[in-house]
Amino acid sequence: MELPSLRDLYDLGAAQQPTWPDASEVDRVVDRLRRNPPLVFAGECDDLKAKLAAVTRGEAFLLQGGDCAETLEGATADNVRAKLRVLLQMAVVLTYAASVPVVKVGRLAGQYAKPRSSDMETREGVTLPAYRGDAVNGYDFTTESRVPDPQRLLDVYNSSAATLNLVRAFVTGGYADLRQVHTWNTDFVRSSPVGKRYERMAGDIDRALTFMKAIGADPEEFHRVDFHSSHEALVLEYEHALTRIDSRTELPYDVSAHFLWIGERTRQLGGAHVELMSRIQNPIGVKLGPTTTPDDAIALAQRLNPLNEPGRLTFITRMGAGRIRTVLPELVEKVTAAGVQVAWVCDPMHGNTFEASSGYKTRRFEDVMEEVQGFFDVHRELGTWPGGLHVELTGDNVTECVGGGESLLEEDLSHRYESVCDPRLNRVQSLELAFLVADMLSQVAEPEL
Ligand SMILES: O=C[C@H](O)[C@H](O)COP(=O)(O)O
Ligand SMILES: C=C(OP(=O)(O)O)C(=O)O
Ligand SMILES: [Mn+2]
Repeated sequence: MELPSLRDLYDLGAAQQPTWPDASEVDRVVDRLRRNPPLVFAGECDDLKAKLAAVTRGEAFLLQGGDCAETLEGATADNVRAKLRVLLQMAVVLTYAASVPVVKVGRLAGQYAKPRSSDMETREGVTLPAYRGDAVNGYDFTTESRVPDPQRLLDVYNSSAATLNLVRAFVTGGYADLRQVHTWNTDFVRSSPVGKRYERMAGDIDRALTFMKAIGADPEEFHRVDFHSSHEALVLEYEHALTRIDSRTELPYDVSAHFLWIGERTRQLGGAHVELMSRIQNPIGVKLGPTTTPDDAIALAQRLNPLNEPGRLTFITRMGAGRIRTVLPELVEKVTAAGVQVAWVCDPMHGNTFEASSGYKTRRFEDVMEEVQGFFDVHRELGTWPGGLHVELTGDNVTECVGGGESLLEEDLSHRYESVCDPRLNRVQSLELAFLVADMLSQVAEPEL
């Protein structure tokens, strides 16, 4: 199958692209990227698609999470381990409490490019191009740093390769062994109420594992987990250069990650991002904000998944706590009535951002939970499956979102605000979210008789 050229894609209209200052340097970088080895294998993308087909059928739940924006500086072993650890903890909570298989996908090893609401940023009377992620320009607020630099795409490739290599080692090399379930709970979490709840659950799991082992059952699944990478497919040069023809099927796969999604700002039906994603075989997602009409969603599904293959397409809704109950029902109802096979996933972050009086971008934990509750309620009323959760989180003890069990206040935001883009749930808030969602999920998975 012929892929459209980059030029063809740009001719369709490409939103949110960097204005690279030197086209010939971009060409050189793209040429180098095209010769770099794939970061993931096509067969792994197929495996994830099969798992997402189970999500679509209501037999599994997707947990997708990580930073809003990864940074090159932040691609350290400690950081990657911390993110993986919190995702593993959340996954085990969801699996154990709701007895539903959890498909684990990180927003990592490639989540380096950001769409922005505004092209420019003004601080104290100085206006510069907005930061668009480490794939494009630097976060420092200086003229030099904000100039888009295509060499960064090579840095992103290398950093993604190193991150993925470490994640693969962790998940297959013993770190993700269920016997480690206690050690994922580090000290600062253990002392919190949610950490204590986790400890009790980990104790139950330990006893169950000891029993299983005693009766001679010790399956491979206890010792390793499947973990997949994902990011927003935003910078066309990068995604196009990493789209390759799979030797088994002779079909194109975007081998920069297992799962790619199209953002709320780049999902124009005739636009470049939808066109490129329509050509690849990976499982893909589309973010749907509150202005999405049922016709938009149905048209996107027809365009992106013309064969209506379960697992190929995930709709990630991000409506906001105040709108989910009014906007989501009609969307889900009409898309379902049209016979569209899709996994419905809730992003309770992007519709709930606001600016604190101190100027920090933040989110209320309570709004996040309210959106998730609305998502579950709407799906329960319609008899459809609430297929998963897409969250911005970190494994560290940051202070970026307010509320939660530790009652973080707006005054606390400055203590440890490290995100270069959107505010993330910290370790404790993430675990709290997992327990609350596990309660919701267990009610859907085991309806009262
Ligand atoms: O992560 C999502 C977007 O890139 C982000 O919310 C945009 O933020 P902005 O509104 O500050 O540009
Ligand atoms: C840009 C993002 O979200 P959205 O496209 O939903 O605004 C994101 O997930 O970081
Ligand atoms: Mn974000």
